[in-house]
Amino acid sequence: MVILSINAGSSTLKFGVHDIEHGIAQPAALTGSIEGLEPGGHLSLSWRSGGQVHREQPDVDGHAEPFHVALQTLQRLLQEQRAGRTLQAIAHRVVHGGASFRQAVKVDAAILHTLSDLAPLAPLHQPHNIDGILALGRAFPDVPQIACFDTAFHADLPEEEYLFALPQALGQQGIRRYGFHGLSYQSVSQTLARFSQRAAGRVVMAHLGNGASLCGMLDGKSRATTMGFSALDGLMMGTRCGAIDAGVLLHLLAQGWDHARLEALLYRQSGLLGVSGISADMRQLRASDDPNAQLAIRLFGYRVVRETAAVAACIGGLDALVFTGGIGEHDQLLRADVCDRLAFLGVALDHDKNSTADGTQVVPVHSKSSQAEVWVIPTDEARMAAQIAADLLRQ
Ligand SMILES: Nc1ncnc2c1ncn2[C@@H]1O[C@H](COP(=O)(O)OP(=O)(O)O)[C@@H](O)[C@H]1O
Ligand SMILES: CC(=O)OP(=O)(O)O
Ligand SMILES: [Mg+2]
Repeated sequence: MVILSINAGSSTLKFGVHDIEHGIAQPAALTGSIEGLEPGGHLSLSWRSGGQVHREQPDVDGHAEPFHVALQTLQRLLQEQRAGRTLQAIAHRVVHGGASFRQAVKVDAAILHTLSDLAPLAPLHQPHNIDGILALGRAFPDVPQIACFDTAFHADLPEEEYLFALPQALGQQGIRRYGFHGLSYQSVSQTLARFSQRAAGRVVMAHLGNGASLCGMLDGKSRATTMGFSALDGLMMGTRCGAIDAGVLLHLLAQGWDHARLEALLYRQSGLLGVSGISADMRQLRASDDPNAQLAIRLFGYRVVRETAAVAACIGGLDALVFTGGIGEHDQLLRADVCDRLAFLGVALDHDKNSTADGTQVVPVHSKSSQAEVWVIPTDEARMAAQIAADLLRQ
C-alpha cells in the first residue's frame, strides 16, 4: 500500500509518499515541498528521493493560481516517480477538528462542510487544508481522502485543562481548549518511546516551529497544552503573539479596530515578525545584529521557559523535555537558553551534545547529572498522518 500525505499551508504544500509495510507507514520514499504559494510568492519545488535532493522552479504563467500550478507539479512528479498509479489513500493534515472530530475520518461532502465551518477558528491553516482536500479529490477522484486532525491527540484532555473559566453555556457551544500540533506530538512521543523509558513518565514536548506550542504528557497522553480554542494561544510564534490579555483586544475594539484588522494583527503581524520588525524566521533573526531581532529572540525564549514550567506543574514534574519543530530541532542557542533557565526543574544540558543536534536524528542532549532527560527529536507529521490513514483503512 502507498499513502500520499499532504500538509497544505498558507505558503507551502508539503508532501510525502509513504509505503505501508505490514501496516506500518515507512519513512517517505519521496518527500518534498512546494513553497511560495502566498500571493506574490515565487513557486519552488524541492523533493528528495533515494537520498538525492532535487530542486526546480515550476513554470508559472502570470494568471495561473499558484495552488493549481503546485498541484499540477505534484501530479507530474507522482507520475514520473510512478507513485500516483498505486495510491491507496491521501492523508491530509487538518489543523482543526473542533468538537466534531475526535479521530481521523474519511472525507465526504458532509464532512467537508463541517471542516469549512471550522475555518474561521484556524484562518492560517484550515482554508488551505480544505483547498488541498478539494484539489487532490479532483486530481485523484477514486482515492479515499483521510482527514487527520491536529486536535485529535488532545481529545481526552482533563476537564480542568480544556474548560475556560467562562459561563458553562459557552463551553457547551464548543468554546474550549482543543490544542494543536497533535500529529507532531504523536509522532515524537512514539519516537521517544523507542529511545527512552521516560516516555512513560512526565514529559513536556516543545514543538517550536513557525507555529509553536507545548504539550505535557503522562504515559504518552496529552494532559496539558498551550494552544487553545485556536492556534493563537500560548507561546510566541513566527507571526502570532501567543497568549495575550483579552483586555488588549477590548481596548482595540473600543478604538474602532474591526475583526479583519484584529485577525491580521494576531495571526500575521505579531510574534517574532512583529517584535523584530524584520522577519518571522529565526534564522534571519539570528543572522541580524539589530537589537530588535535580539529582543524578539529573548521574548521567544522567555515565553518557552515560562510555559514549560507551567505545563510541568500541571503534570506534576518533569522526567523528560523534548525539542522538535524547525526551531526546536535546529536552534541550539535557543535550547541552551531555555534549558539553562530550567535548571530549577532538574534540567542540565550537555552543551557539547546540544551543539551536535541538528534535527537529522534523535539526540539526547542532557548531561549525566541531569535529573530530567532532554531530547532533540525530528518530528514527522507526514508519516504520522500516513500511519493514521492506514490504521483507519484497516478498520
Ligand atoms: N537552522 C535553523 N535555525 C533556527 N531556526 C530555524 C532553522 N531552520 C528552521 N528554523 C525555524 O523553523 C521555522 C519553520 O519551522 P517548521 O516546524 O518547519 O514550520 P512549519 O510550521 O512551516 O511546519 C522557520 O520559520 C524558522 O524560524
Ligand atoms: C497549528 C499550527 O500552528 O501549525 P503550524 O505550526 O504548522 O503553523
Ligand atoms: Mg508546523
